[in-house]
Amino acid sequence: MEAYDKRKHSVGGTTLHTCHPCRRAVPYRIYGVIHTCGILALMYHHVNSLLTADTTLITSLLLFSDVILAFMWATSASLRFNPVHRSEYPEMYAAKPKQDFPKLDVFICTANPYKEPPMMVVNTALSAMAYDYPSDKISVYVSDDGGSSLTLFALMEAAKFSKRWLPYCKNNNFQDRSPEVYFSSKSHTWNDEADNLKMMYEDMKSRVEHVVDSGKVETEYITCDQFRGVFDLWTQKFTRQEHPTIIQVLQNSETDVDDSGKYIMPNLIYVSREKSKVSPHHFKAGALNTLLRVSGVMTNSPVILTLDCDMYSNDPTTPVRALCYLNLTDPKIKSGLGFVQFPQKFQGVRENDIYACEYKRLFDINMIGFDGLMGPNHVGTGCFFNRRVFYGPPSNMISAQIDELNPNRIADKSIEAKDVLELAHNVAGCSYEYNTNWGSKMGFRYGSLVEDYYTGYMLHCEGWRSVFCSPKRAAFCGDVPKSLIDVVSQQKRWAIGLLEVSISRYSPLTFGIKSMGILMGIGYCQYAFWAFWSIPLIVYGVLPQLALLYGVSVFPKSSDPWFWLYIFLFFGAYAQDLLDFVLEGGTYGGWWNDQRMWMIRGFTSFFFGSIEFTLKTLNLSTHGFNLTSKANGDDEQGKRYEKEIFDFGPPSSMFLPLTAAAIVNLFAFVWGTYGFFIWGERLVLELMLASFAAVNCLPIYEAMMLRNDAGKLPKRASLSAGILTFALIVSGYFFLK
Ligand SMILES: O=c1ccn([C@@H]2O[C@H](COP(=O)(O)OP(=O)(O)O[C@H]3O[C@H](CO)[C@@H](O)[C@H](O)[C@H]3O)[C@@H](O)[C@H]2O)c(=O)[nH]1
Ligand SMILES: [Mn+2]
Repeated sequence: MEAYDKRKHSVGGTTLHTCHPCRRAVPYRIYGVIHTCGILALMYHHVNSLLTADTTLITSLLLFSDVILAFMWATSASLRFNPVHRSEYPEMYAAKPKQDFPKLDVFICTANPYKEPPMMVVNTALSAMAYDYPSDKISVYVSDDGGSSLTLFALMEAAKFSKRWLPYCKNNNFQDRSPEVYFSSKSHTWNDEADNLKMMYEDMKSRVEHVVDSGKVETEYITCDQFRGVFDLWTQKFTRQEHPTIIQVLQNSETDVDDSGKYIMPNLIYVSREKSKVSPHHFKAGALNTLLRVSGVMTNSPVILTLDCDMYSNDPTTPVRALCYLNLTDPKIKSGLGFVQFPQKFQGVRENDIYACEYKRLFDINMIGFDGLMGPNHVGTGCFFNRRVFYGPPSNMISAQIDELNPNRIADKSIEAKDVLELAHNVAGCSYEYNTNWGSKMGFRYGSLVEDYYTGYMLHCEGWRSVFCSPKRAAFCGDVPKSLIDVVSQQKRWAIGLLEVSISRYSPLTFGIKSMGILMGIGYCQYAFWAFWSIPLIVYGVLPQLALLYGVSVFPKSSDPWFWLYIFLFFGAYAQDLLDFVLEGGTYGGWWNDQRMWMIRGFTSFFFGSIEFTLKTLNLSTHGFNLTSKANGDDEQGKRYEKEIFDFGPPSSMFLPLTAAAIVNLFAFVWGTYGFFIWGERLVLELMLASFAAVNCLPIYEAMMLRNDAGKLPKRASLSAGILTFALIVSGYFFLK
């Protein structure tokens, strides 16, 4: 598998981007061979003790855990095989005549005005409308799965504000084009115009927030007469689960100009697809497919940018940067490049990032690894697509049922033409997809709660390639959850969604390897089998500790040569993880917290995700897409996050196994340290493991015993954990003694 373009790519003599393999690849490959030998030796050791010793249950558990650990290590090794970095030269592309720029459709998804404040959607929309890009070529489509008049109202206000905001951005040429960010940054210029605009912005914000607080759009708040009628669609019968399609053109580039009459304004279109309780709506994937069709009918731009409503654009040159790769007039690219993925970056993450929500491995480290193979996986937002990818493999296009949805068609009618709007309503209807390829062979794929991962994966399997674009200045910035319960709930959803892919006939382990080759296939397995981490984490988090409490050894003692194999594998794997992290710009503190969150996930997200997935498979329960809250928590919670104190938030059973394991480790550590003087070197590995876990658990002990704020672990939770601990220790007696 060859990296997409080894070094340089030129179009008509200008270099638009370059690609540099990372130097660490060679030492990594050499180490990979050594580590593999170590793993094989360990497997031999296990099998050997399985045949000779009488501790079958314990050895099998350890063997099973080590097989999973070894497999996961192999998946990371495939992504360390050929990491690459890229640079692109947007100024070269920008020098082209403007009429050569392709049209761009921007999709923004939102689903709930209370969890995703409409002002956030407004800022994201404005930041994309203000791109350094010909305005008449940009169309911003907002999909509102909440079907909320509040969101529509906010966007209506945004359209009005944009007529002042866009010219201001272009005349002053600054980078922060989300007004919220611009006006709250200290570096912006103060002059009359800025003051005026700021007042206008604050005024809009307070109106929108008032409307959101009151829960309805009062008529006196509607200032644009032309849009008065649309709010009548919110009748008594209208609910978020059951309502007709609403498509409202809020700004039209053919007719709308800014207040001075000098600048053309981009299109801004509000779309709330039809919903009905009897048709599945497939969450975000369904929303995106609706946007694909609605935009296909209206503008049909060849390039599509997808954004979550919290991901505002942080750099106005981003589209041009993406086009340095996605140059659709270049036949070489036309044939194979499906999408250009930017990393997710987040605002307000503290330096040591206690919840590891920067997801460095997910958004940086693994991305460059994939990029040296067929390209990065899709992460749901900040991604520029070639519209064609949604219509089957590169060499074999699937035609849409109607000609208007053909990806190569030039849309030349007005977006407000009667027949265009009629058709747009039609394709947004909830029965439109019945008996079609949408969701299976066309568009975003259905069937997984991580539609982004699944869709990107299926595109790679079809033979599309992708490129990772990670400029120094973050292209997009979004929100991360800032309390532990929000973090683990979000990752539980991901764990379930990933299991839906791994335990299906499209599993990367079988279908993936067959379609994309071994390296890409097992690279994708790292995520697909994410929830499987919980097995080794739970076994290693509890079993040796219980053994320690009963003075039984499960690992080789320190005079045994096998002892050193354990030491080598543990430190080797950890050191490599640390190196990955630091080489991609992470801090040591950040890494420490990242590995702690990995352990926490094992006892929370992965564990509960597997249970929920199993229940769902057995038809005993259903699960939906629980939105990650993006509304700011209360002040106290914010302060705890600032001070890097773990916030366990409202009581949740998700923390029960975690807390119990923390207690077991504390007991094992105390008892083991005491026993060290009695048993000597016999239980050194067990004691090392328990100490390591106990150090990682410090914030949990603190939350249980030392704290008094609202984010601590409540007494009742600690008590239940205590009971569970007792049960664990008692049951340990039966299989250890
Ligand atoms: O029925 C739904 C549910 C969600 N969304 C939108 O999907 C986006 C992502 O939802 P969020 O709650 O922010 O999920 P996260 O876990 O933070 O998002 C990550 O994981 C998702 C898959 O689980 C991906 O879709 C996202 O792009 C990725 O950032 C948001 O813009 C939502 O408005 C919808 O449009 N319709
Ligand atoms: Mn999100």
